[in-house]
Amino acid sequence: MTDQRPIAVLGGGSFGTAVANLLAENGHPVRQWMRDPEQAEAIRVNRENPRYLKGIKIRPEVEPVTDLQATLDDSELFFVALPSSALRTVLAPHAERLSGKLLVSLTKGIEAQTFKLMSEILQDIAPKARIGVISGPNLAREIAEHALTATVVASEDEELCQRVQAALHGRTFRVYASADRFGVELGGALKNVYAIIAGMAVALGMGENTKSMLITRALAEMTRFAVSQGANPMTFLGLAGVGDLIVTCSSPKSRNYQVGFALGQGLSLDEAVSRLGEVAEGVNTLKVLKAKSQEAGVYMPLVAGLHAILFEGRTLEQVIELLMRGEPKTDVDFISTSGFN
Ligand SMILES: NC(=O)C1=CN([C@@H]2O[C@H](COP(=O)(O)OP(=O)(O)OC[C@H]3O[C@@H](n4cnc5c(N)ncnc54)[C@H](OP(=O)(O)O)[C@@H]3O)[C@@H](O)[C@H]2O)C=CC1
Ligand SMILES: O=C(CO)COP(=O)(O)O
Repeated sequence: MTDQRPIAVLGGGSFGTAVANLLAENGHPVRQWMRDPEQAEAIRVNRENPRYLKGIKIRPEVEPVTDLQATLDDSELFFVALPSSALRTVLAPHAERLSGKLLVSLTKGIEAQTFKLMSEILQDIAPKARIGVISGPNLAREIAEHALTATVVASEDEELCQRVQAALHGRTFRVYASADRFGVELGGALKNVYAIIAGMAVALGMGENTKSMLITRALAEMTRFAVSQGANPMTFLGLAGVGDLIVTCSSPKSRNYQVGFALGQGLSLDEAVSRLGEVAEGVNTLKVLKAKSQEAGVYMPLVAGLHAILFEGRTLEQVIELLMRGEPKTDVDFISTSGFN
């Protein structure tokens, strides 16, 4: 049975818009909150979000809104699709309104100062809310164009997972459930860094062997890090791990890949980010991940290499030379939690 209270999506970007449309297709009234009144008015009138999802018809059940307080008061189930840099600032002033609500983060990032994932920030802000995340190989435009797609909703709260599956699962969108919120969310955040490297490799004309090596060693590296943080490595073999890593490292539709591609063409980081004009979470994640991996003593040569190029003045040639000289150790080592690397 359809819940008559509107479901709310917070964020007016490409992913928020794609998810709002999916919910609407399943017959739910949806309120999509965005901060820009002009954008909301344009969507209301033209039924399109031209800046972030040009050419996609937005369904009549999606109501663009700009009053955050009213949006938080009127709904029970929320999908949060704000950039990681904005999530805490936007929601913290409304903490009391979030108590008891179902908050599902769609955001794949890590907070710079605290190394917290977005669902951990939601929990900080609203300890009495029910929290979950969605992650997986989910390029917004492909979802909006009804490419057959699967995702994972993850939460310790089984009933929340079921509610989200009922709301989102549809003709072209499969929603699997997981109890490993931390692993699912960490996978989505970490893979963005490797997508930058993959985009760079393609711009440099590297071959298919190289791409495959990069993706596979990226999986080993991100899983090794995740295990050091207490995550279940098996989660990284699923949609939110290897699934998302493959799509983001192989598709020019990924914004992180696009930043990497621009860097490989010789643009500076600032030029690459401003040419994109959308969120590429991997840039911030790279900074915090490099620091955290050093602190935790986890061997992450790809992260260290990209960081050296972007922030330490090393050339690409120097880093490739260094990476290729590194001692090749065990192929598959990350299932072990012994710390051996
Ligand atoms: N796009 C995708 O394919 C996918 C994205 N994600 C994740 O979803 C999250 C959101 O990304 P996405 O929708 O793609 O981003 P976009 O770059 O498409 O859009 C960003 C949106 O966030 C809004 N925003 C930025 N800062 C603030 C703020 N301080 N307050 C309120 N709104 C703000 C922007 O509003 P304005 O226009 O006014 O600046 C814009 O509506 C990211 O973490 C991303 O990793 C996850 C899976 C797929
Ligand atoms: O997370 C994504 C696909 O699953 C989207 O990746 P980008 O943010 O790089 O576009």
